Amino acid sequence: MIVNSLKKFCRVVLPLCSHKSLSTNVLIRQTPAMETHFIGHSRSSSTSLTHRKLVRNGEEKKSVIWLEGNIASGKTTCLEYFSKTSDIEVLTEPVSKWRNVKGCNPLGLMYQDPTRWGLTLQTYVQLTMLDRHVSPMSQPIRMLERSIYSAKYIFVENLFKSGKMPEVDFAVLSEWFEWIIKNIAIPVDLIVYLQTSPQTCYERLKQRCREEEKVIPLEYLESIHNLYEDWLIHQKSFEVPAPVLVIPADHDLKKMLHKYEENREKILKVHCS
Ligand SMILES: Nc1ncnc2c1ncn2[C@@H]1O[C@H](COP(=O)(O)OP(=O)(O)O)[C@@H](O)[C@H]1O
Ligand SMILES: Cc1cn([C@H]2C[C@H](O)[C@@H](COP(=O)(O)O)O2)c(=O)[nH]c1=O
Repeated sequence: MIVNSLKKFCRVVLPLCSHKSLSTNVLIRQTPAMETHFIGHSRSSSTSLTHRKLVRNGEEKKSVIWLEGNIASGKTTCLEYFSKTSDIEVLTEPVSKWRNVKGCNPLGLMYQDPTRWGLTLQTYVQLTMLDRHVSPMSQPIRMLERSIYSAKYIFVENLFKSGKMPEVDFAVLSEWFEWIIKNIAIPVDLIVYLQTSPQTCYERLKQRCREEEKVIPLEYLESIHNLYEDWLIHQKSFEVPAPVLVIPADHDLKKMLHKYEENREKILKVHCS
């Protein structure tokens, strides 16, 4: 099924999106009162957001928002909040697949022995995230938990940089990833980054108590955090394919729900831009 939808996508959408240049023309707008800020591309640049929309013969414009953040930063909780809004479809990460593929648990195996199983997990993450990206949209706005980009730029990178992924595994994954982003349009109009301290995530992770993640130390969350900051805040590691809206997310649940409401317009206005 994944292969079929990929083939269909290549046939139908690729010809519409053959020009794909992503500059990093950075624009920073601060709104201190709301603590959130944008880090994004200038809309006057040749990569205006509409270029990445899948527009075809008068079909309705659709918008895609990626929700990014550390492990247990509150992404699922945020998506649950927005899922109650009409016109929005929410796609959470396919973690249940990563925990069970034909009775095997690549996520659990990776945490037990990252050097042996990192490639296995990350290959499957890459496939299942790609499937999410190319699946047909049922609503005008899609909010997607993470992306094939963060899987590569954050998690694969972390395994490699920490010496837990052999060079050959990293090279194979990297070639796959480069091929995918060169040949398949991965739409995105806005990246929302839930910015947390690693300590906050550590506490929430322990509270959530996912079996496979019991072995995660604070240092692991610190590494993931640093990679996210370099990518989305300092924008010095990898290509950032859309403007970034940063939402500080260390606050308690009540305040976070309030913040999501405050940011609703900023998040959803990508649809009208
Ligand atoms: N603002 C918050 N304050 C305290 N706990 C939270 C908050 N947001 C989420 N949680 C809890 O933290 C854990 C991780 O949240 P979750 O939304 O699953 O994060 P993610 O999807 O980013 O991994 C869950 O147990 C959730 O109920
Ligand atoms: C994308 C991605 C995720 N993981 C791991 C990290 C966490 O243990 C889970 C995802 O849970 P979260 O609460 O939604 O952050 O999957 C990974 O190891 N590799 C990846 O590419």
